[in-house]
Amino acid sequence: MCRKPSETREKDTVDIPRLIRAALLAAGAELSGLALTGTAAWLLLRAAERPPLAALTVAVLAVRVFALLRGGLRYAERLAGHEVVLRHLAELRTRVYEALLPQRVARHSGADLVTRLVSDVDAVQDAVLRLLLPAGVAMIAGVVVTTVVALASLPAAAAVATGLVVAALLPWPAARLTAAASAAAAPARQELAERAVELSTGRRELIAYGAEPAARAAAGAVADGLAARSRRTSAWMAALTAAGVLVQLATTAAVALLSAASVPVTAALTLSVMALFEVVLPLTAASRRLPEVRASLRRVRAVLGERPTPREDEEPGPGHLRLHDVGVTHPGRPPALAGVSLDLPPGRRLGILGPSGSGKTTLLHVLLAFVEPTSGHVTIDGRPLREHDARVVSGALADAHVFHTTVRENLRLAKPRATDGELLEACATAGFDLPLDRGTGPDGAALSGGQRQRLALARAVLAAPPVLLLDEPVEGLDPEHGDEVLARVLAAAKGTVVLVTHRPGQLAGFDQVLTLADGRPAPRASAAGPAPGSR
Ligand SMILES: Nc1ncnc2c1ncn2[C@@H]1O[C@H](COP(=O)(O)OP(=O)(O)OP(=O)(O)O)[C@@H](O)[C@H]1O
Repeated sequence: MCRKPSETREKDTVDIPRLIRAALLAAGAELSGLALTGTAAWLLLRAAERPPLAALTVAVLAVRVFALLRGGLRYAERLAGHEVVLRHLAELRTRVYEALLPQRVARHSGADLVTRLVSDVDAVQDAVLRLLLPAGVAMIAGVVVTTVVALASLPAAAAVATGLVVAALLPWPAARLTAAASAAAAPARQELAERAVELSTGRRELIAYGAEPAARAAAGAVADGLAARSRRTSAWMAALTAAGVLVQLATTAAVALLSAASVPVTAALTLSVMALFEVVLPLTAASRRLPEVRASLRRVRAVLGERPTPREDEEPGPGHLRLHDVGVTHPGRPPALAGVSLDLPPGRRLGILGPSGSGKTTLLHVLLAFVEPTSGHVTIDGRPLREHDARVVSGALADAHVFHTTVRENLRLAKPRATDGELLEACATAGFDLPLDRGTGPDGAALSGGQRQRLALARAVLAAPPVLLLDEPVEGLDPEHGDEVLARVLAAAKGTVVLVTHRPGQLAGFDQVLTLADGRPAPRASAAGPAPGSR
C-alpha cells in the first residue's frame, strides 16, 4: 500500500479538532463534578438555615442537572477521546508495520519488532489519554475554578492559583526521577537479562561443571540490587505524592480562611477546590510514564523516518563498494578494525586473511551495515551504506541463524518466490542434500553443524546478491569436499565476492587479498593466482 508524501504527513499527527472536542467534553465532565460538589455543599448548609423552600429550588435543580451532565459528558468524553486515539493508532500501526516489513530480517530482531509494533505504538495511546488530555482538562478546570473563587475572594483565588502552580510542577520531578532511575537501572537490567539467557542457554555446561548455583546466585544478586533501587524510587515517589496532598490540604484551608463570602458559599468553594486537586494530582503519578512514552515515540518516529526499502520488482544497484579509512572501536577495547580503505567495483573478488581476532568478521559486519564504523565511512554506489538496499549485500556468515521451520522456508528467506527447482539448484551448489520439507528445529538444532553451515550457504547462493560475503563458508567440511563446494559457489557467483578464510589456497584467482593483523591491513595486498572453479 503506497501513500503520497502529503497524505503520509497528514496522518503524522493526531486529529487536533477531534482532540480539542474530547478535551472540552472531559473538562465539561470534570467541571460538572466540581459544580455538583459545590452546589451540594451549598445546598446542605443553606438548608440548615431553614430558608423558604423557593430559595433552594434552583440549587436542587442544579444538583440534578450537574449529576446528569457529569455522567453524560463523561460518557461522551470517553467516546470522543478513545475514538480520536484509536483511529490514529490504527493508522499508525499500519504505517509502522509497513515501514518495518521490508527491514524485518536485516535490522530488527523479532522481540524488537514486537516492541515497536505493539508497545511503542500503544505508548501513543498513553501519551494522549493519560498525559495530554488530563493535563489539558486540569488546566481548563483550574482556570475556571480560580475565576469562580476570584468572584468571591481575590486572596482565596490567589491561594488557589499558587496551590495549582505548585501541584502542576510536581509531575516534572516525578518524570525526572523516573527517567534517572530507569537510566541508572538499565545496565543492571541488561546484566540480569544476559545472566537469565546464559542460565537458560548454557544450563548444560553450568550443571556439568557445577557452576549453576553460583550463576543463579549472581543473577539473584543483580535482581536484588534492582529491587532495592526500585524501592528507593518508590519512596521518593511517595514523598512527592504526599507533598501533593499537603498542597491540596493547605490550599483548601487557605480558601476556607480567606474567603469573605457567606458560610454556604465558602463551604461550596472549599469543597470544590479540594475536589479540583483530585483532577490535578493524578498527573504526578501519570508523569512517571513520560520518559518511557517519549522513548517509544522517538522509536516510532525513527521507524517511520527509515528509508523505504525498494520493492521486489525494482532492480538493486550494481553494488560498487568503497571504504575510506574505516575503523571500528568497541568501548574500552583496542580497535577491532582500523585504517581499512578499499575500492570494490562490481565483479571484484576480495579475499580476507588474518589470524583469529584480527577483525575479519568485524569488516564483514561493517559491509553488511550491522556495525557502524566509528571512524571513516563506507559508500555503496556513491551513497552511504546505511541507505543501501538490503538485497545488494548479503551472504553466509559464520553464525548464520537457522529459523525453527522447514528447510524450504529457511531458504525462501533469501528469495520468497523461489520455486522448488531453484531451491534444489541452490542446495546442490552448496552441497546441501536434505529434503526441502525437513524441519530444522529450534535454532537449527535438528541439523548437524555442517548441515546448518551449508543451508546458510545455499541461502546465500539463492539470494545471488550483487555483493556476496562469505565468512569461512566451508570451514567445518573436510578440505576436499569443502574446496569442491566453494568452487561451485564461486562459479555461480556473478558479482563481487568477499571471502574470509584461514586458507590462502582458497583465494587463487582472486583480484585482491587483504591481510589483517590486529584490525589493521598488513602492508601489502596482493593479487592471487588462478582460481579453482572461479570465473
Ligand atoms: N561486540 C564486541 N565488543 C567488543 N569487542 C569485540 C566485539 N566484537 C568483536 N570484538 C573484538 O574485535 C576483535 C576482532 O574480532 P573479529 O570477530 O572481527 O575477529 P576475526 O578476525 O573474525 O576472528 P575469527 O577468525 O576468530 O573469527 C577481537 O579482538 C574481538 O574480541
